[in-house]
Amino acid sequence: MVAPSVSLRPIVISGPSGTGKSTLLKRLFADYPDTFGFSVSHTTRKPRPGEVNGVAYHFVERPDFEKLIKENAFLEHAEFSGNYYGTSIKSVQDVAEKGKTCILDIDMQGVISVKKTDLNARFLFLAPPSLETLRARLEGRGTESPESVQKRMDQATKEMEFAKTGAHDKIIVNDNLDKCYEDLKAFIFE
Ligand SMILES: Nc1ncnc2c1ncn2[C@@H]1O[C@H](COP(=O)(O)OP(=O)(O)OP(=O)(O)O)[C@@H](O)[C@H]1O
Repeated sequence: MVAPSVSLRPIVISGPSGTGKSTLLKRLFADYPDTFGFSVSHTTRKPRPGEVNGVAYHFVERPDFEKLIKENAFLEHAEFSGNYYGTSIKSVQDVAEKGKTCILDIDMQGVISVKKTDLNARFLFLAPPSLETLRARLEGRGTESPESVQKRMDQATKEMEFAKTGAHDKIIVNDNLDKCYEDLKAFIFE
């Protein structure tokens, strides 16, 4: 599909886990393969065969990662099973340098971090029609244990409260997927 013109300002998409962010972004990237990009994350884990530095991840050693944390280089970072992972401000800027609009799929802490930078991002919140529907989607996806569903539901309540503070430029409810995708495109290509 030929993409309408789009600003190079990063687009931040947030919303409770299970709202449909991955589903919608997959569709967007498939329809407009050259228009959008994801930032390349940093990690301290070792590259797997075939993983190219700067493509799959920026592979760094622990002391270097810790130095970047101290320098406030990351929008968000976390440690999973002994390895650090993070999204740097620079990796978001790099996407625009390549002429693509960076799409960030992050949680409310990430939204708060992005607001503190001069990335000049646009913020979209994707909401489920209701918390009951969200629970049904999380259970229906078949990827979560009951504990994991509950954890996501607790976090979802916080995300929904945060969205009420007016932190986002636009809130879209994912009720009907096709309609939601049209609303998403209207915001992105605004
Ligand atoms: N409008 C919709 N109606 C019904 N089901 C939907 C709709 N949108 C998404 N779903 C389904 O809901 C489930 C959750 O969607 P998805 O995995 O895209 O959520 P997500 O927001 O990316 O979650 P996470 O942040 O955990 O990755 C999927 O099984 C998906 O097919």
